[in-house]
Order: sequence, then structure tokens, then C-alpha cells
Amino acid sequence: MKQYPQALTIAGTDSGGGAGIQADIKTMQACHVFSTNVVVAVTAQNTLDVQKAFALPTDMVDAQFASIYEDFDIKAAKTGMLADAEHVACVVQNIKKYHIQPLIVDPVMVAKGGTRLLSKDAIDSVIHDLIPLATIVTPNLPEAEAITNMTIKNHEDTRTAAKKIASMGAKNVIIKGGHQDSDIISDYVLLSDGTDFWMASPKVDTIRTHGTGDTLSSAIASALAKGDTIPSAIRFGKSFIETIIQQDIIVGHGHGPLNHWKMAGTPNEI
Ligand SMILES: Nc1ncnc2c1ncn2[C@@H]1O[C@H](COP(=O)(O)OP(=O)(O)OP(=O)(O)O)[C@@H](O)[C@H]1O
Ligand SMILES: Cc1ncc(COP(=O)(O)O)c(N)n1
Repeated sequence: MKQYPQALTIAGTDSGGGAGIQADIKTMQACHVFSTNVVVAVTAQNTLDVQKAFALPTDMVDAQFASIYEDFDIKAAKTGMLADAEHVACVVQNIKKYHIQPLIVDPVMVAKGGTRLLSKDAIDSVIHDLIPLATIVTPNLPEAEAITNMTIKNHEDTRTAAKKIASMGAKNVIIKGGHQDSDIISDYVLLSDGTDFWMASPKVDTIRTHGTGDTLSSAIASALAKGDTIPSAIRFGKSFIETIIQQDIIVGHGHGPLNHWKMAGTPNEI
């Protein structure tokens, strides 16, 4: 009997429903992929900001990995908010223990409202311990700057930063351009075989961008869980965001959530 595609998100929750694990579940659901979840942290959050965050005891994080890998056939996984160095280490240990691949690492550092979701001293652990395990790592521009310790001002800098991140052990790198101040947003992709490409789209003039990064990495994970190739899964992720960001829903008073119902179509439909 054919197994239904199953994926895993390892991240933090968002009580406001727009980002984190909630965005991951909605994205995977829209892609017809069954979503399992390891909750690393819980946030009290809305579209305005994060009001409070609490990272779970690491034995509880371990227990969730054990429950999932005892029962499910996970075909792709992604990481999101990991809180601090202790939790990065815990997640890394579990990724190694359960041989979790393909793995998308979304190195979430700061929420749209400005609250830190990864302590500064954990960035080194992400670089040295997590990025080398990544099939694809997906920093936004400020995250790429923090990881590479460089300033990214133009396309040439973006290419240099991606090469630097690849040299840290990530197989494929996407530097997301959502934070660019221009009419066109360009995400840069550097693949493991050294080839590269840009994915450009018009910048949608909206503040409803909560969870765009989570949604992109989950859409890519979904496509991989269904057996898509890496370049095709990446292009699918971008097209997913491009479609849903244009058809906003009015929810909340700040950086509103995306409209996960409105998606372009799922690859390898079951
Ligand atoms: N205003 C926009 N219009 C069109 N595409 C956008 C816009 N903002 C972001 N994107 C797309 O969304 C995806 C995520 O990019 P972004 O740089 O916002 O990630 P992020 O900062 O990690 O997101 P988040 O932290 O909100 O989860 C990229 O594919 C980017 O091109
Ligand atoms: C639990 C969690 N994970 C990720 C984000 C990033 O999303 P954004 O940058 O849109 O705030 C978030 N706000 N909360």
C-alpha cells in the first residue's frame, strides 16, 4: 500500500496562527502532505509582535522526536525557531540520531515585530552544528549577514555570501530577498553542483508578510516529501509564496498572515 507523504517541522508555535509551526502545518496541508511537528518553543504572539516565548524542556523535545520516529515515515523535514544554543544542540542530536534527511534549515533569528527568536550566542551553534546537516539552508538577508559576518548590499555580495554558507557545509543555499527595498524581489539559489539562479518576482506592496519564510521552507519540504527534485521543489516554493501573498486576508492589525488556501497547485498530486 502506498504511504501518504509525511513531513516534519521542528520549530516554535505562533498563537496568532500566521508563522512558525502553524504556518508550516497550513502549508503542508495545502500541498497535500501530512504534517508532523516537534514543538521546540511556544510563543504568545500576534500580528503585532511576540509577547512571550518559552522553550520546552529538552527531554520533552527528545520525546516528541521519539514518538514521531517510532511511527511515521518522514520523507522531508524543516527546522524553524530553535530558541537558544541548548535547543539547537538538542535538535542537532536528534537529527543525527534519526538520520533526518532531506533537511531544510530555516535559520529563524528575529520575528517581523523585532523580537529575537534565537539567542545571539546560538548563532555559532547554528553555523557549526546545524548548517552542515542542511540539504537546503534558507536565510533571509539579515540572517545571511549574521551567518557570514558580512554586509550584503547587492547581487555580487549575495553570491559571495551564498558561497560562504555553502563552504560551511550546507549542500544548497537560498538567500531570500524579502527584505530588499526594491520593486523586484530576488531570491538567490546556489545548488550543490555549483550552478546558480535567481528567482525574481514583483514585490507585493503589503504588510501581510507574517510567516513568508516558514511558508517557503515548508512548501519546499512538501515538494521534497513527494519526491520532487531539489531545483524543482525550490521553484515550487517560490511560486507558492508568489500566489498566496497576492490574495491577502484581513486578519489582525499588524503584519498579517498569508492566505494558505490560495495556492497555485501541488506538484505530484496524490
Ligand atoms: N512583499 C513581498 N512580495 C513578494 N514576495 C515576497 C514579499 N516578501 C517576501 N516575499 C517572498 O517570500 C519568501 C520569504 O522571504 P523573506 O525574505 O520574507 O523571508 P523571512 O524574512 O525569513 O520570512 P519570515 O521571517 O516572515 O518567515 C521569499 O521567497 C520572498 O521572495
Ligand atoms: C514561532 C515563530 N517562528 C517563526 C517566526 C518568523 O516569522 P516572521 O518573521 O514573519 O515574524 C515567528 N514570528 N514565530
